[in-house]
Amino acid sequence: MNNTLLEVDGVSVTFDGFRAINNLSIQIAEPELRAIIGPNGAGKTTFMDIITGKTRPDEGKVIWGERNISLLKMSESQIAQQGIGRKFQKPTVFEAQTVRENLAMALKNKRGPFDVLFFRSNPSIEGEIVELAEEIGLQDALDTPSGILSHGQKQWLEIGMLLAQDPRLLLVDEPAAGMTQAEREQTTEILVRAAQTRAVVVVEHDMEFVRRLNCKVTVLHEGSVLAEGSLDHVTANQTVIDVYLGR
Ligand SMILES: Nc1ncnc2c1ncn2[C@@H]1O[C@H](COP(=O)(O)OP(=O)(O)OP(=O)(O)O)[C@@H](O)[C@H]1O
Repeated sequence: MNNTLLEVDGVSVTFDGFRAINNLSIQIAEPELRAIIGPNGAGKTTFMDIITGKTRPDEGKVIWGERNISLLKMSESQIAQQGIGRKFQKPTVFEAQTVRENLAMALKNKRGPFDVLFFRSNPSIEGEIVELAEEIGLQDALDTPSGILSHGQKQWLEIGMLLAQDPRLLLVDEPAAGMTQAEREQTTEILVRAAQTRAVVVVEHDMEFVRRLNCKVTVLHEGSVLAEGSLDHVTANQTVIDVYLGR
């Protein structure tokens, strides 16, 4: 692939003698939507922790961008500044602030030296807020205090706050958890749209949700890639059925 954005190559991580990630190699393109599935303990969270610099591998390479730079020597904040955003399962919006205020804050925190140097009170920020709110389906809730949003709406707001930073790679951990069916469907739309212009990697257990994402799927098992391809392709794999689906 010549549009590879992230290349994880032969990475291993051992925790107290236990190999949580075992010679793992995964490439993510730009743009791309990718789902990562696999049984509990397969290494999905650790994989994301390696990309964001929270966990350091014992072996292997993590290469980023067109200049093929290594993320392994960077701090977590330097990695974030490269344009890697992460959405954790639990939303962390500012509950006392409205949707507009949360989005405005996220836009003002936008990464990059130019934004910091030349930031001034910006009349176009309102336009950007409305655009973001439309992207996450909250255009009618701009003046709602975030604390009274539904669980799903809070998740979308947090996705919007991450999109405000314009990441090249967005890592999303179990977005469907705790959502109603209607919220799941809207979340699918938000992620599919976001992935038209960037890389979005979604870790998710809910197979219906993964099916609706309609993207390439990587199955992890014991810290390695067990299968990769369309959902139909990987779910037809007998080992995938044995270790994950059949249980
Ligand atoms: N800091 C740590 N210290 C020791 N063991 C760890 C640590 N982090 C993860 N592990 C172990 O590494 C393995 C992989 O864990 P990880 O959380 O990445 O799996 P996962 O695929 O995200 O699982 P789940 O679906 O349950 O979230 C597990 O066996 C876990 O117990």
